[in-house]
Amino acid sequence: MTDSLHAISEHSSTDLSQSAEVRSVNAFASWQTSSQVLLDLLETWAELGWIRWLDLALARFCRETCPEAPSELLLMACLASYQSSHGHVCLDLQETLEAPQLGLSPLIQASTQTLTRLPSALRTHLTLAQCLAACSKTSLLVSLGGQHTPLVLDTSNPESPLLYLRRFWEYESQLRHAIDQRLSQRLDWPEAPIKMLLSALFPSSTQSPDWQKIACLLAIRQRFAVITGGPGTGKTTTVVKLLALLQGLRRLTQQPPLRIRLAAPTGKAAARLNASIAGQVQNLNLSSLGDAETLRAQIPTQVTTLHRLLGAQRDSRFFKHNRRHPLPAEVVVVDEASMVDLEMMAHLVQALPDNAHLILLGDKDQLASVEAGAILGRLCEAAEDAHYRPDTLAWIEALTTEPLPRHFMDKAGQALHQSITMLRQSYRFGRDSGIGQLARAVNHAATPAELEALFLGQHNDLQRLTLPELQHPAFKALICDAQQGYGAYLQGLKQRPDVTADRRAWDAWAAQMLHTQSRFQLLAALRQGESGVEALNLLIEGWLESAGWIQVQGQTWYAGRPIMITRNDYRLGLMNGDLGITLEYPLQNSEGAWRTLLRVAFPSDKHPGGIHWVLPSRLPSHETVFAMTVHKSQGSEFEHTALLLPTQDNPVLTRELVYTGITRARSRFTLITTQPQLLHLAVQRRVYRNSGQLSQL
Ligand SMILES: Nc1ncnc2c1ncn2[C@@H]1O[C@H](COP(=O)(O)OP(=O)(O)OP(=O)(O)O)[C@@H](O)[C@H]1O
Repeated sequence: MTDSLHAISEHSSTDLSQSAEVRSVNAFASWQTSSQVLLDLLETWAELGWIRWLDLALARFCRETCPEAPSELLLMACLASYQSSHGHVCLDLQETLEAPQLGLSPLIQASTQTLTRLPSALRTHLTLAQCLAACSKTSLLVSLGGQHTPLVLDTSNPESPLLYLRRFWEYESQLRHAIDQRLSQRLDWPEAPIKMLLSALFPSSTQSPDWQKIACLLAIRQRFAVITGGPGTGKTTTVVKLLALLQGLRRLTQQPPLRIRLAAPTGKAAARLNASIAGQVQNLNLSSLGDAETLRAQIPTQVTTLHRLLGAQRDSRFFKHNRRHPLPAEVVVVDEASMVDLEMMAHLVQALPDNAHLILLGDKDQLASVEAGAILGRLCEAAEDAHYRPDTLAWIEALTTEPLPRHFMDKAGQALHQSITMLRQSYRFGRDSGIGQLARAVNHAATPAELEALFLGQHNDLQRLTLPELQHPAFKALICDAQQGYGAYLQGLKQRPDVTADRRAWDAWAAQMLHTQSRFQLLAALRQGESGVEALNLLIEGWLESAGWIQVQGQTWYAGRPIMITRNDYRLGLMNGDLGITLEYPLQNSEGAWRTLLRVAFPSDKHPGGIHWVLPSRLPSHETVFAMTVHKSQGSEFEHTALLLPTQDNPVLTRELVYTGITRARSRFTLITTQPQLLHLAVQRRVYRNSGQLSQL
């Protein structure tokens, strides 16, 4: 990982940065004795874009509230705020001092010139004792949580004190409390019905141990559970069986059925689960259970977004459902939980009745939400080795009669570990699948030779394009290809119905266009720069226009433009992450003459197979997605995914990013690179998120 404090000091890119350099170097010497000097220094950082103005504003607010606040505290407040914009819920003081490259995310990406003072100065001029002393001197600004201060110091692990912005401390406390409370209540289901239902739901296990069965068992033992696993490991299959098990147990113990709700963080992820869950419920073999159809009907198939589930309100960050108006549900399942940030998770647990089960599904190895709080990853840090206590193992073995290898046992396993199951067998990517092997290799930090061998092996689903430069014809050929690339869906533009055709014909055409378009997607790591999605979208528009697939003619809107919604719009029913294509649509004027105008076609969430046609001018914020960032691709899958690595190394390029990109591919993956060694650098670099209070569960 790039040393970010090093980056602060070593790099700048403009004249502004040079003058700021001089100011910051001069200022640095005396920052600890004068808070004004520190604020000036922070202002310089803000001018350079290294921190947000909001981060500076917090430091200024702290000084206004408490003029005697030591400079060390103002600096820590600013950095805690900065950290929250980089996915961290708090500032780990010890780590920041010892290894700023871990504690502080990269402050800048562009780098050409040098400064040399700040990182070493931060490390040598500041000690943990000084930081703690600064916190203890300012009770108006910092407390241990009891007072209503803007900052909260968590010293539960004295070796690693954490400084929080109050908002995040409260969210994390709420989440920790909700999980704690659910972990501490053991549910005593009678054993006979569990065994009966398990043998009906898992008539023949091909795997030993059968982790799907274990996941169901661990999830009914208390009201909190996590089921994690890579693509195609059966998370949806398992949760459907789990819900059947829960409803079956309710029936066999003469209790009314549970009210169950299914949700996902984005509209796209909800639609994907919607499509797969209905089939899974239908295929569930319940024949050995009496009145199977009633039981089947008690498993919902409708998946909604978390925002809708909680009742998002226009122009408000508060939801209709909260502690005072809890959700009318006894089980809530959240899919793609790796994408859920801390704030949303806290809102969710606040809205859960105390007796409601919370079940999280997701892939712990995927990129986390860009917002603060990598919840799923943090909860699942120890999932690989299970850490089941002897009583948990004994319980699993008594009910499944399957011995579990002893290395999964840990006498000191935490309560949290007893509620987590990691599914380990991919049913989508067999042992020989190149995509599956590459994803596993990246996850296990394979050596350059091992990665190389995978690309050189005879895997039909794996391909690598090594380019001397981005504008290379081989890249253009892949993008414009009529079978493999965007040509495949763009050729459908010429097959539109006649203007006088009815709405069903237009909907069917648009549905076909959307289906074909989802077969290929180019992903990129970055937003800016020559290999960022903004530049790539322009490059690709030019290529597709010169190949005759589209007619941009300098316009923003043209037939064939694929877009992604980037902000929820409840009025229009469009959600962040929804994908649409700009298409011609017929219009008849008052004289009866027909013409076409451009509309954006989205799959309708109200009528399966239907199309929601929206005027471009009415759309909420959106972007072109010939090239899409890996972050934005989460929750989606494409038949053929091509991942373009940056032309230069960048701290954003991590193992999690590459793994997420690869696992978006259903049947084909192409790695595009100008610097093959960047793949090796990426797999060695982890996204760092400090653990906060959740590590104490
Ligand atoms: N135990 C099993 N035996 C055989 N096939 C299975 C088993 N479990 C799941 N499958 C099949 O594997 C495929 C993927 O399963 P499923 O959709 O449940 O996985 P997932 O982990 O939810 O996938 P995703 O990565 O899309 O989230 C499905 O076709 C499913 O029927």
